[in-house]
Amino acid sequence: MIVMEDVYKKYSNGVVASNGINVEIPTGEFVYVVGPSGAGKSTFIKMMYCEERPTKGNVIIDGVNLSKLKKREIPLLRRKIGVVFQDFKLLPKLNVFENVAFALEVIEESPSQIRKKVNEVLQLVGLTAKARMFPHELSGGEQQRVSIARSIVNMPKVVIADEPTGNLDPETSWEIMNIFERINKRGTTIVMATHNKEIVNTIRHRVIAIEGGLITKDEYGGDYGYEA
Ligand SMILES: Nc1ncnc2c1ncn2[C@@H]1O[C@H](COP(=O)(O)OP(=O)(O)OP(=O)(O)O)[C@@H](O)[C@H]1O
Repeated sequence: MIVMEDVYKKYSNGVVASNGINVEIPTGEFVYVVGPSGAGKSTFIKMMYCEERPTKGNVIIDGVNLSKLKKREIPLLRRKIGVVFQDFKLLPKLNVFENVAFALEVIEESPSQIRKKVNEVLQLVGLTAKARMFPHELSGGEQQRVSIARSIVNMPKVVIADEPTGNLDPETSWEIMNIFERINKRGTTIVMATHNKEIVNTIRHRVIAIEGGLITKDEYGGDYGYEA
């Protein structure tokens, strides 16, 4: 469960990106976060993985109040939350297997466990055959699949995705969405910021619309709701 209570975020330049947000996202839910550019979507989700801290209010994930988390406790939180970005953020000198394994090596898993878990997630995203290839040898869609595999290899309860299809063509975007659907069906909560109207209007889930740092709509099976 993700809970936000009266969350207010003012950046140091004076911009108020969250202006009193209250929301509850139960475990296992799939939520789209939509809204115009600059509305505060990224800020909203960055506060869920402690990339940004609220100026006021509480962000609580699985009973842990992130607003009270010490800096040194953040890595532990990140293991419970997978994050997927628009620009993939893969390590260019590591191959596919190593990029995914990296998240496990830092927590000192045994080599045999690492092999087992990495191979499992690479299979889930359909990249078993490309495990030894490097990011620059892959298409955008394949790179995004690697980054999704990396985000779930720790078996997080929550996966947060900031415009994961933003750099992909429509067909590849649908393939990536199918993978997120599969992950969600395994019980993982998905929170996804997106500008992709067609996806939001076709694969129906809860839609939270943000505008001017406020939630302006929150509907199950809602549509995108405005012209992108
Ligand atoms: N690090 C920062 N410092 C100062 N202002 C910021 C920072 N990050 C975001 N902002 C401002 O906060 C507001 C909300 O930004 P945010 O990135 O959350 O919007 P968004 O809805 O994700 O936009 P987009 O769809 O374009 O990605 C914007 O006015 C932005 O300029």
